[in-house]
Amino acid sequence: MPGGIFLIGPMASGKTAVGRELARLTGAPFIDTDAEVTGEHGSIAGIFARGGEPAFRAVEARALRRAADAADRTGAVVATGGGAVLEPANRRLLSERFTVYLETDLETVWPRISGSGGRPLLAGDPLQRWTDIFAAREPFYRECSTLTIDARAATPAELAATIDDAHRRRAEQHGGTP
Ligand SMILES: Nc1ncnc2c1ncn2[C@@H]1O[C@H](COP(=O)(O)OP(=O)(O)OP(=O)(O)O)[C@@H](O)[C@H]1O
Ligand SMILES: O=C(O)C1=C[C@@H](O)[C@@H](O)[C@H](O)C1
Ligand SMILES: [Mg+2]
Repeated sequence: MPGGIFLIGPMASGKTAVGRELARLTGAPFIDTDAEVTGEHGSIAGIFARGGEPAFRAVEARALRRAADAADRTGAVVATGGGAVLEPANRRLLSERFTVYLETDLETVWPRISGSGGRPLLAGDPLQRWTDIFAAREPFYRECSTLTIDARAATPAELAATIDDAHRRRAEQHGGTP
């Protein structure tokens, strides 16, 4: 299996927060594809305003491809965007790698999204939007993941430790490579 650890899951499930902790714990580099995209193209809201969701998905797919190439070399931890699983090429890439689905629910994310600045897809009615988007994507999160963890009742540091343990166990079972 190629290198790195990839985090997937719905908006505000904790991909960025857990990924940062996991990189700190393991000493691996951390790549957040949303941050890569905004570093290159400006705010997510601005990309959506200029070119709609397709424009964002195109630059996101390129950022994920680059992150995967870097992770092959460095073992980086990669936090994806919540909608990365929408693109078939991204799903193939994630399915071939050590990909962790951060499973959560509306009750857990609600306090994190109710203000919801910066996430154009939640504009209007964040509760209903999150629920509808999650229902549509959940099968993709399952399809792409090597491991699913319950991300609801633990801190990002605790979740990072759980993922690190599982990743190490898998490497042991596969003779040194996950
Ligand atoms: N396990 C957790 N416990 C408490 N707070 C958390 C936890 N995970 C994340 N948070 C907080 O919830 C908010 C959203 O988390 P984060 O940005 O990591 O989500 P995300 O999955 O990366 O979302 P997006 O798909 O929009 O990038 C942040 O303020 C973060 O600190
Ligand atoms: O779930 C989504 O579609 C998104 C999640 C965020 O991480 C960003 O990638 C963007 O706001 C879109
Ligand atoms: Mg994030």
